[in-house]
Amino acid sequence: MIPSIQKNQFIDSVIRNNSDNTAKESYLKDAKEIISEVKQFGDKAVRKYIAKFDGDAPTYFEVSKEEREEAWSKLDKSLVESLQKAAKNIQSFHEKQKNTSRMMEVDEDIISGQLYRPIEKVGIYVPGGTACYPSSVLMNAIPAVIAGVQEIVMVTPVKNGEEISPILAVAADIAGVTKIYRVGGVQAIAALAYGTETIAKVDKIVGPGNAYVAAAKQLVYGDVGIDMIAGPSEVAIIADDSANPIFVAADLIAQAEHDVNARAFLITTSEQLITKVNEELRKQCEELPRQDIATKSLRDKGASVLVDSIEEAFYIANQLAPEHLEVQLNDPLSYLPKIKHAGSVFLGHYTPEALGDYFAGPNHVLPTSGTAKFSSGLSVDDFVKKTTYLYYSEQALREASEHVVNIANEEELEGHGKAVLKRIGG
Ligand SMILES: NC(=O)c1ccc[n+]([C@@H]2O[C@H](COP(=O)([O-])OP(=O)(O)OC[C@H]3O[C@@H](n4cnc5c(N)ncnc54)[C@H](O)[C@@H]3O)[C@@H](O)[C@H]2O)c1
Ligand SMILES: N[C@H](CO)Cc1c[nH]c[nH+]1
Ligand SMILES: [Zn+2]
Repeated sequence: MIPSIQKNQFIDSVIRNNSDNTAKESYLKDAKEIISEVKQFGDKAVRKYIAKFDGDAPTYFEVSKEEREEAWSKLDKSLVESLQKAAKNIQSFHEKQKNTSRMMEVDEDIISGQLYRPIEKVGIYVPGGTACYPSSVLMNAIPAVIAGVQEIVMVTPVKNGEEISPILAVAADIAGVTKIYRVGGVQAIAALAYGTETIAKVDKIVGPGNAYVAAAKQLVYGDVGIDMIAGPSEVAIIADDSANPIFVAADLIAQAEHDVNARAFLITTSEQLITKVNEELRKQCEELPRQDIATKSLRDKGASVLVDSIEEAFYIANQLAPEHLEVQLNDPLSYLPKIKHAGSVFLGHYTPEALGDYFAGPNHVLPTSGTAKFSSGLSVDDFVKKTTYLYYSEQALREASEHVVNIANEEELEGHGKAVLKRIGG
């Protein structure tokens, strides 16, 4: 069910091609065209592209207060309870990430410090093309609320202008979302980045999405902030003979069912495990409602890689820098020092990624396509800016003046030196 790939070939083809440049170019090209039209024609272009990709455009983009209130009565109590429990775990994990402004007083003549200030307006993208993601509402909005963001605007696609799924509206209320717009895809990213007649521009856009959404975020970066490239999901599972093939297969499928472009990899020292996992994949896919998506993803984008040692498995995983890394080995905590690059790590035989996707606390908006080498999962830090500040007394400036002037002269920026000398009568 997943192709076996020789380790050297895996490194050459899969890892070197992590961001699949040809495909990326085509997503960027399509996204660029939509963005430029939304920039020029506002809501009219947003409607045009909703009609093209998602059917009839909704009469009003914004989800009304009444719709949001009604949504609560449409949901099963136990589902609301599960969402609230998940929200609580996510909140308590992210609360601990919060940094506060601090002063680093050097002495009474010199004061320096750092202010943490929330971003004012944030747009959160909640995917909705082929699945509904209330968990992504919580993961996006809760850290923003903790950071102190005042305006959290959520965008998500609906099919044929229909009402938003009640669970998304309830999740938005639980998490503290200010406004919801029934708009998704590239057109939603463009509307948030540049503003339209009905959708106000934000300062930063966060959240996961398909390859078009990821490309759109990349293109608007600079005009607005973005969190990271959080595209089609990935998992790499490192396992040996101690792993249960049923669990391994289930976790590969859990990733593959997201998207035909999702990537699920098994890196193992056990040839026998590969055989058993493939048998399991066949069995488990048969009962899966999204078996078409999962089997295509496993067949076209998945791989199993046989390695000589666990050391080698971690070497390959670090080169890959997967969004999710599962360590299905005994004594899993002892392997933490070996992990250099991964969005989020799941340790042991009883910690499926699905636990983190929905419930446990760490964020599920994570860097994909190898970008975990230089970026991190969504956190409270994504919603704050840091501003440094400085105070010098006259005496302190006098003592520093010689050094500042020396460096200014070397840079041939005499005006800089003068800005010091004028104050101390030099
Ligand atoms: N990395 C993460 O943290 C993370 C978390 C959750 C989900 N995900 C990923 O989010 C994605 C969700 O994808 P989805 O498609 O279900 O929903 P989505 O909301 O991301 O994308 C759907 C939208 O894509 C647009 N679109 C579709 N075809 C297009 C085309 N040919 N050209 C331009 N735009 C087009 C449409 O406007 C549609 O509304 C999956 O890939 C999943 O793996 C990632
Ligand atoms: N696996 C996704 C992150 O890549 C998160 C998610 C949401 N719902 C289910 N899974
Ligand atoms: Zn998932």
